[in-house]
Amino acid sequence: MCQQKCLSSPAAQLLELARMSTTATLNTHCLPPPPVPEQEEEQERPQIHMCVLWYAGQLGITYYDTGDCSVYFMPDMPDNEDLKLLQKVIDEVLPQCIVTSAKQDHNIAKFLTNMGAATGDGDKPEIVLFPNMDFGLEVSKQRILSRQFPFIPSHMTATEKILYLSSIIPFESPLMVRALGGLLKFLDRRRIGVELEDRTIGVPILAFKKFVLMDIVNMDQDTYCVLQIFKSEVHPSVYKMASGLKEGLSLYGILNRCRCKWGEKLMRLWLMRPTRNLTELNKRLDVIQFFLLAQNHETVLTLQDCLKNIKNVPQILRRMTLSHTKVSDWQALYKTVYSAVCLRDTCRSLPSSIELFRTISQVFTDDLHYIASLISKVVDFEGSISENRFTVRPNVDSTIDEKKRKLMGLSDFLTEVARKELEILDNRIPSCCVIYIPLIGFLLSIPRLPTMVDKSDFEIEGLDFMFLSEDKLHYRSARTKELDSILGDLHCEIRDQETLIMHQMQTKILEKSAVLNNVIEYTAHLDVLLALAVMARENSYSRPCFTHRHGIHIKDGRHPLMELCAKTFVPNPVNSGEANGRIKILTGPNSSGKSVYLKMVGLITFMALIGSYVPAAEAEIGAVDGIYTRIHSRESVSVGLSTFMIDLNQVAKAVNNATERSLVLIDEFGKGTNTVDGLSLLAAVLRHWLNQGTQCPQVFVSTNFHSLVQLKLLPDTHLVQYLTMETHQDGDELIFFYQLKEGLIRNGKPIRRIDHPSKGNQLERCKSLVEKFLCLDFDDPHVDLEKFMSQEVLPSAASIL
Ligand SMILES: Nc1ncnc2c1ncn2[C@@H]1O[C@H](COP(=O)(O)OP(=O)(O)OP(=O)(O)O)[C@@H](O)[C@H]1O
Repeated sequence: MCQQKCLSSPAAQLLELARMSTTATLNTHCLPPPPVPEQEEEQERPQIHMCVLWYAGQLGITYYDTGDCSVYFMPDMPDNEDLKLLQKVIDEVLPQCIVTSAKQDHNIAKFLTNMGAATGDGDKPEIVLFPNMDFGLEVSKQRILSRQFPFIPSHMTATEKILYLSSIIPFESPLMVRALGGLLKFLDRRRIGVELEDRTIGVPILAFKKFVLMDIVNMDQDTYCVLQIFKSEVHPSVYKMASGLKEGLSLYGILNRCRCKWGEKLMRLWLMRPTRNLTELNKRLDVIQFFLLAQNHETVLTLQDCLKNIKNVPQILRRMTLSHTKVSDWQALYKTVYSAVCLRDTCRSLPSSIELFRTISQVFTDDLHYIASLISKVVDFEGSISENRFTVRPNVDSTIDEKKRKLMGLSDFLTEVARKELEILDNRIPSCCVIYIPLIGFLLSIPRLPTMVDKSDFEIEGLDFMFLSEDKLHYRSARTKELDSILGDLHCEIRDQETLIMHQMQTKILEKSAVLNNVIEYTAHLDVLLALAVMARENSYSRPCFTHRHGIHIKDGRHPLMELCAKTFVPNPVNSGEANGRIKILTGPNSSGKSVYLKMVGLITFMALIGSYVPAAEAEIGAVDGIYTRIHSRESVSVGLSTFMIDLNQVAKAVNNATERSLVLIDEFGKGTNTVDGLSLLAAVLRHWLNQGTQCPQVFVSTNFHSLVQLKLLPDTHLVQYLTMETHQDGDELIFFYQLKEGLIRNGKPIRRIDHPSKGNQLERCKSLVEKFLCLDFDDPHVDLEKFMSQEVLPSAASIL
């Protein structure tokens, strides 16, 4: 006869766990290494909810990002009736929803309606109107001040809280404060992100972050598209439902060597916000230059190694505010904090003359040690993983330790109880055991005998039958009832107490979330700059320099994407400025490299304006306030407008907005219409800019309209320079050199200068043209006016004018 004892799996695990736990001693300067790697989960697509107010030429904007549970605000900024600034913010953040006051100026009301209508239904932001009183200044202030924010320590008094909040929110920006009030109202009404939670749980706001769109370089979505700065393609995997997009061959795709998610996000933001702020650009370039020095290679590797452990902290903090923290979150947070301390220590050994290193050394405070030591002292990672719930280490709470000890001792005790039970059981029963099931309690477990067929056979005198499972019969006996009353539901009690400790830890960590926000912000900076440095090293990019004079000068420039695809890429110079002509007219046969050249000029300029090194031997970039393009892209067909219509829209944008500081790239303008219209429009646009004299933008035009030159449709001025792509005719074959040359070549032969016609000839030609015109019979349906214009008037125009 054998006696058996066995424990339910949770109890056994708990025993195992108690055995494995060792007392942790944490030295604040020597943190234990992070636990085993956890799996990073796919992130939901963040949503943006924006609130906007515009009044008397001032704009106030705030928005809530569900990705990091932060409220972003822009202090009141001037924005004209055309609301260009608002458009820029909307283009950048792509809000799902725009909230505004029902009593708004008709200008913004019209703008919002049009904007909604202009985008496809799927992308159309929802416009939500709230009564104007929801945006009252005092009401909004009260709404902000009376709200509980997890990052504000609970011990702060009301006055301290006001002081604290006014140090992060500019209350002197009335429109922004009113918009913030409206946004909070909206978030609470819609219960964004907490739709399924208890009503007592508010929408989590983990930080307030300021954004300013000053010194921005103007670029529209078409320019981003044709320069291939971003290129999302639908991801083939159906499992990637959250974003569903992957990056195709694009500038972002090749520059993005980031190691952490927030680095990638910041890289996108920098690409969305090229800037004219030279101090900022030079700061970024200084860091890249430092990382490019050969002696700093090891440092680069160390920093990148740490960066890959910086996890999605905002998401973890969000779960903490909702008390949904998972075991993997504790691991990820610990790993992040541990690596942030390593990053700080590395930055402290780097030159403090570089602002980023100095900032990281300072703002990665000892709160990180506090968080790390709190987690490593309290969380029992191994136990937590095996139980898939938060468990605490020994010596954290004496009552939990006591209960766990009791559970541990249970093992021998239960064996003894099982032995005693067996003694009084029917002789046919060979073995029994006492098990513990949380919430149910202790049970006697007996193997089912072959004779026990029906439920009535299960009855045993003195025992209450409970259930049958896996051929084992479970009973309550007098002894198991006694065990229940003596030991109670130990396991559940331990669980409850451990959950309470987890809540306390969450509150403590949320109160220190300022340091974690700094970690995310500055590690993202570091990550992007390291990525740019790696790219610069691998592709021999050089540091651009900025000047205040107008113009762009590039030596041996390359197209950053094309050079990765082409076997050999022919570098070309760019020299545009006061002395070298502001309007460059680039001719050359098809496929001679004109478009690539134009895009190269745009991309190198753009890269410099985000603070990256550039693919060129040297680059000097003057003040640039906007990049405008008219370059055909494959996407043009999907817009539903004719090519010519798109041409017109885009050129109109450039004509209306370009200043002497703008770069304008025009590829084959007018190709989509007949020669006369195309040529006339192109000439008119260029003449418009030339008439502006020194206010003329830097324009690069590629064209096949050689008549532009032959017919002398442009005035003879030093502002215009003709360029061509060099080719060579070898028998029937045309050889492309892709080399830029000054001058103008047509069919490989220089165009001869057309001599000025004498006054007499001119008169004759005019006369003959007028006669031909008068001979036209307009009643005749066969008269083709267009043909007459293109065949008679236009060819004669050069000689007549
Ligand atoms: N600098 C260069 N070095 C090497 N290859 C080049 C260079 N520039 C262009 N190419 C090659 O030539 C091809 C055609 O270039 P591109 O499209 O710029 O010509 P294009 O003159 O604009 O032609 P089209 O007038 O037909 O639009 C490119 O796809 C590329 O493969």
